[in-house]
Amino acid sequence: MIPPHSLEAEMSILGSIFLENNCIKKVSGALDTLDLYRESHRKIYRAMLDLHRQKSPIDLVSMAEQLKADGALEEIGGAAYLAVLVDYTPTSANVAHYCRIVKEKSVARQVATFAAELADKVYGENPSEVLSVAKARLQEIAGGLDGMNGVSASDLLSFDHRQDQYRHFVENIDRERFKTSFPLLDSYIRGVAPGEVLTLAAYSGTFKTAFLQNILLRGAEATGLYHLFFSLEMPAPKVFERELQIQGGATGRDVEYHYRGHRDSASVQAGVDRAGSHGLIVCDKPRLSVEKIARYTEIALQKYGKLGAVGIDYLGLMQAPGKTLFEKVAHISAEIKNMAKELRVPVILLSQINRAAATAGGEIEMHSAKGGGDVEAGADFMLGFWRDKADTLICKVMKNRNGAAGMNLEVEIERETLQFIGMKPYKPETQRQSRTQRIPF
Ligand SMILES: Nc1ncnc2c1ncn2[C@@H]1O[C@H](COP(=O)(O)OP(=O)(O)OP(=O)(O)O)[C@@H](O)[C@H]1O
Repeated sequence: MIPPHSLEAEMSILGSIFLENNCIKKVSGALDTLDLYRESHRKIYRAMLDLHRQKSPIDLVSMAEQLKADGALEEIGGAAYLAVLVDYTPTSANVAHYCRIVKEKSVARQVATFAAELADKVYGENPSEVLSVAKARLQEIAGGLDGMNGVSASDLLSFDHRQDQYRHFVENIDRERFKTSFPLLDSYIRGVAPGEVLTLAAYSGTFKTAFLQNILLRGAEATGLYHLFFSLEMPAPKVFERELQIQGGATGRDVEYHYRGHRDSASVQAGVDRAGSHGLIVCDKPRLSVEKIARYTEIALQKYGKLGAVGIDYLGLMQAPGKTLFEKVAHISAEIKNMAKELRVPVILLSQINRAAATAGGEIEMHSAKGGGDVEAGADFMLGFWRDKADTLICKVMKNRNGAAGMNLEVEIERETLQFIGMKPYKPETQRQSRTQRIPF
């Protein structure tokens, strides 16, 4: 059976935006991209949103250019189809009405999909849990329809409603939240939920890229979910080499020699077997904007289903509008947070530290992140990597949405293989020495 949809209403909305660019504010307040049924319409709408964000006019010429740059012009039917949309729509006056039709169809599709999922659940799970999940999810779907008017009775949450939501939230914690797989660190931050951002700020050369790779690989292995890694800095072959090192306990040279056929290595083979059996997806395109990262993430969600987390290496290499570093960082931080919320994915973002902090050295602080307070404002969790005088690598919990902050953890790492072994409470060198001296023998 064909899922409910109205292509006519979708065409009229897109046509209305062409006729009256300002309509996009009304449309974007009422509809998400995924509310549109036809994939080509979603692509056109996304391109319109991109132009709107860039404050460019939304007309046939700029849209054709934007879609061409996205590699989507042919897929949507070329410039000719854009002209069809304009001809199809006599006036933009009824755009709110068309939005309501499209939203209603989208809600109907969501209910149908959820009903099918629910039918599967009732065979395996506890009925009261199934009902509680069903209630919360249906309320959420209904909220989308009510939200068309901007306000909705379901936004006023009673105690029972809040309790249902919390129960649903807690029941799904393990399935939904991204864990770093370091028990001590996870016990402090209790996982990064979909919609949340964990930012790691670190001195250069403190293994921050390696840390991100380690936790994404561990996450993919532990959950069976695909994890997405945007490597703006390192090309994919280098990411691959390190992946085999981390998974097999090999050195970079072992991996290279193995693939050049000079020398077979059991640890490299172990890395191949381990890494090949679970899903890390890598995108190594340079200079990506948040909008492009969001679009790749949507494609990944469609292709691979739910994602365990999205990792980005690193903020300073992303493209953003703005004249100053601060404007760019403010834009990226805010938009990354929006992306995490809209696409319901946990995001792990790497960031460098500013020059003053880098020169001063020593224990890292929240304001050490490059680009100032906006990095911290966009993050639900913030970690920092620094080294003490004895060259111990330390992970500091600088901001924690789920509890206390300020703790320092000693990171145990196998430097040759880039494997993160574990984290334990950090004892500064002075304390370690004084303790040793007290031991009588
Ligand atoms: N394949 C490799 N095997 C082992 N060590 C490596 C390998 N590649 C790089 N290194 C070393 O590991 C250290 C950490 O590298 P990594 O890229 O994880 O750190 P980073 O904090 O992201 O660095 P940067 O800020 O320079 O990008 C570097 O000092 C580097 O010398």
